[in-house]
Amino acid sequence: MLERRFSKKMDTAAEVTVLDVKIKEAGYEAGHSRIRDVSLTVKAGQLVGLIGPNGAGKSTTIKTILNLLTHAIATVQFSGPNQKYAYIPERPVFYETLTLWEHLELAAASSGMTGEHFKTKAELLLAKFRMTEVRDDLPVSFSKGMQQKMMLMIGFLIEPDIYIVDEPFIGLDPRATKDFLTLLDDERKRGAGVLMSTHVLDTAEKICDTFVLLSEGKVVAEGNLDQIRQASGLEDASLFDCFDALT
Ligand SMILES: Nc1ncnc2c1ncn2[C@@H]1O[C@H](COP(=O)(O)OP(=O)(O)OP(=O)(O)O)[C@@H](O)[C@H]1O
Repeated sequence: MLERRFSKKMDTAAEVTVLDVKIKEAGYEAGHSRIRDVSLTVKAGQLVGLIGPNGAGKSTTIKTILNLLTHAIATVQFSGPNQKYAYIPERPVFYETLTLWEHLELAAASSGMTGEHFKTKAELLLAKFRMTEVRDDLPVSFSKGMQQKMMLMIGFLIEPDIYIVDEPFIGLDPRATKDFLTLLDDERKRGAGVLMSTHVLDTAEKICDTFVLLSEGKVVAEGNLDQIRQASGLEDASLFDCFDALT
């Protein structure tokens, strides 16, 4: 049973919660939960890193938030002025017969974005990600990194209240990674929140405000880097070393 709510109700000023998740349990078969007692909150402008070893339950948490699992006991509350969220999957998903531009048009249409606003934003994103020349090509002809860039563009296009990003760094070259992080920063300044699952801990340490560290389907530590260090008992340690100690 998943209770999923969308609400325009906002908390006071700087403390606007854009995503509030309380998962009691979730899994892929009845009576066999893969994650338990996973709660997290993302505030406007905040970047929360969802980290943990392979099989820890990061994707299961994201799938629960997206309402993709039938076996979930959870409440998921999306709040925010635009009533929109963007999910950027780890593996690119696209229509084989639509061009890059048509994918952008489709995303815009389904999120109610029209006319000049769409064109200006789409052209800006194509230029930012250096994809203008292939705008009328089919994504099947793209490299993996180019397909990933298309996923990012679709997410950025619709100006959501919250981004849910599953491992964005694998496949992106350093320049594309930098472009992605710059755009994400701009979006956070606009007030969007971000929940990002990643294994790239040195980058996560630099960019995330807080972390939720999962291991074997449970939260083993959460908070900012200092709180993660406290939980791991390692003063001044890197996120990687804390991760190592806690998992
Ligand atoms: N489709 C599925 N059917 C059954 N079990 C699954 C399925 N997907 C994941 N699991 C199981 O759920 C548990 C959590 O997996 P999950 O994919 O959430 O881990 P993860 O933290 O995202 O790992 P990774 O870092 O490898 O992507 C694992 O034990 C995994 O075997």
